[in-house]
Amino acid sequence: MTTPDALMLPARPEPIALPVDKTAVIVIDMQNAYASPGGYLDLAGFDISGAAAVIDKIKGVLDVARGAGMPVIYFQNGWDSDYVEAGGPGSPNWHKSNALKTMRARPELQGKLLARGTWDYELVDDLKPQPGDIQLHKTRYSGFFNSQLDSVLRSRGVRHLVFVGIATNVCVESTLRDGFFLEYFGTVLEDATHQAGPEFVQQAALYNIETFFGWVSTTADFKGAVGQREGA
Ligand SMILES: C/C(=C/NC(N)=O)C(=O)O
Repeated sequence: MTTPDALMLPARPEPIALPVDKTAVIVIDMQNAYASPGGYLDLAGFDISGAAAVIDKIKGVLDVARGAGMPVIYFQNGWDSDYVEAGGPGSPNWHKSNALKTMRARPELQGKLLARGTWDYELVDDLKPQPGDIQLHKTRYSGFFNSQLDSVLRSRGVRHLVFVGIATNVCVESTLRDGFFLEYFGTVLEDATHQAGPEFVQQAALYNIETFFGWVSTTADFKGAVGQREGA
């Protein structure tokens, strides 16, 4: 699909046309919890050594997107300080959330992981939102669940979503999949994402996305395509 104001983004499985005025960048959960040593994923035993490189890549993407007038939408994942929003034993989230499990196993961490108002919940220092950026909160892996995301996008005429953030195989993939069901075109910039788990889950998530739900590109291709558009 091409439109007159669209840029062509090299991607897998094929290039995708991104109409600049209908595209937003979605920054998934770049919080200390997911990207900083001493944050939830690190404490839960996941390897976050690739997160620092991802922070740098995202910075470059956001500068270019803001310059092109694309909305930048930041998500933060977590719950109230009493964890009511996380759900109790009647919720699958109580059983599957590794943050909740880690706090049950180490009671000294109770109240410290993914709770609003804590360091763990805060966005990393190098990716603070700029004036004009949009900040949304979510309580489950998908950014479309129980959030304002769909109406924020619809009111701006956005139909194309470019994803960066952590974790590729959890919140990035969940949000992109839900967007697919709502007729959004989703593209992941692979080197601006990082997985929760071994390297093969990064590859599996990207395979799933490019084969079934969307497109996979890179930060260099995104910056190149946006930079080359007419009038840039
Ligand atoms: C594992 C995990 C991932 N979150 C995310 N932002 O992808 C979690 O929240 O427990």
